Amino acid sequence: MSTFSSPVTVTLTGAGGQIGYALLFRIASGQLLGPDVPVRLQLLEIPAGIAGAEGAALELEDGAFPLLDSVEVTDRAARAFNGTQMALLVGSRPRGPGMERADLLAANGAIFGPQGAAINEHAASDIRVVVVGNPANTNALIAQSHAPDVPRERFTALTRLDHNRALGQLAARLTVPVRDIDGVTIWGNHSASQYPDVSHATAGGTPVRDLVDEEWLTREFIPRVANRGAEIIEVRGSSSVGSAASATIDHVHDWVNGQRSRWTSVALPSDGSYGVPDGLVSSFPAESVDGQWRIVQGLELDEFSKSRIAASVAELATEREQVQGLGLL
Ligand SMILES: NC(=O)c1ccc[n+]([C@@H]2O[C@H](COP(=O)([O-])OP(=O)(O)OC[C@H]3O[C@@H](n4cnc5c(N)ncnc54)[C@H](O)[C@@H]3O)[C@@H](O)[C@H]2O)c1
Ligand SMILES: O=C(O)C[C@H](O)C(=O)O
Repeated sequence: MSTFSSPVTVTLTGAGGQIGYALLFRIASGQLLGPDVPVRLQLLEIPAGIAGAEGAALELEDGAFPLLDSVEVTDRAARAFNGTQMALLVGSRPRGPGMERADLLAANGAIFGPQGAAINEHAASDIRVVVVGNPANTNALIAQSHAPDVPRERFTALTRLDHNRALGQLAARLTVPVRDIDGVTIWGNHSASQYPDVSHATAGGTPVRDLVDEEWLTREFIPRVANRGAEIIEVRGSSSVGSAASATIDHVHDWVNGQRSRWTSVALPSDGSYGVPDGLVSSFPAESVDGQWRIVQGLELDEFSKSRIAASVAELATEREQVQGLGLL
């Protein structure tokens, strides 16, 4: 059930870009928050992207969406985040072929401090934030660290795309529908170091580990999911758009309305769970309870899982040091 009284103010940054365009029409049609929740859209772009956002706003008008109360396009963060309750931070540069997401740290990191500060100053008290722009985990950390008055767990980063990719790979391998699969977790960073974990996953109620061999899991499944972003860039020539927008919709929809599965994967500031250092924005198994993400506790981890999680968390700690060195925290 939605936790909002309507209409809800939603801010989208990078609204003139690719993911922005894929998101806007799904937000306007009620897929983000629910089929009965009217939305006010506030679109933030840099001057170079304003025309794209304005064009999309014209098309939104032409869509005559019953749930869309208003659309405002601006290049001023104070205006875009004014009174916002849901902020989708997409605006930033995507990587190209041969780049790792961490290569974007300096270029994109600088965007998220000022946006975090603007959220702190102007957003509504129930603000929730999802960072999509890469490197998403550390950008979320930067934004969160500039918003001292906002409870830190309201800042999340998107690993739902990785989660969905894992579901897709398992469904294909087991020739079952995606809806039959449950209990998958993405741990750590939205990067090649992430750990897609099926230790607790089931397909139609049967443990996935009884249905696939270890060799396939370690040599094909894990690397395929972890490197899927690069695979998409190689095949289509630019980074994922439709699947990224879809995962963003899933993330916010489930945050507000509750997830359909036992849990899903969300990157959020660690409270020390599973040995992840406090404050690092790391992906965990999470369930939405009364509109708040809670890390699922008590899952048993074998030595392989522990070492894979530790490796990805070590990368997050290095990224934190790097952005500290750049003066972004
Ligand atoms: N977390 C994920 O799963 C995931 C998946 C796919 C893409 N991404 C990331 O999402 C980001 C956007 O991808 P895209 O394909 O839409 O790129 P894009 O280049 O098509 O669009 C980005 C838009 O952001 C705008 N922008 C840049 N700086 C801004 C700022 N300070 N404020 C507001 N807007 C700003 C640009 O003008 C542009 O219109 C990239 O960083 C990409 O790597 C993340
Ligand atoms: O891989 C990228 O650079 C884009 C995105 O993070 C993805 O996972 O597709």
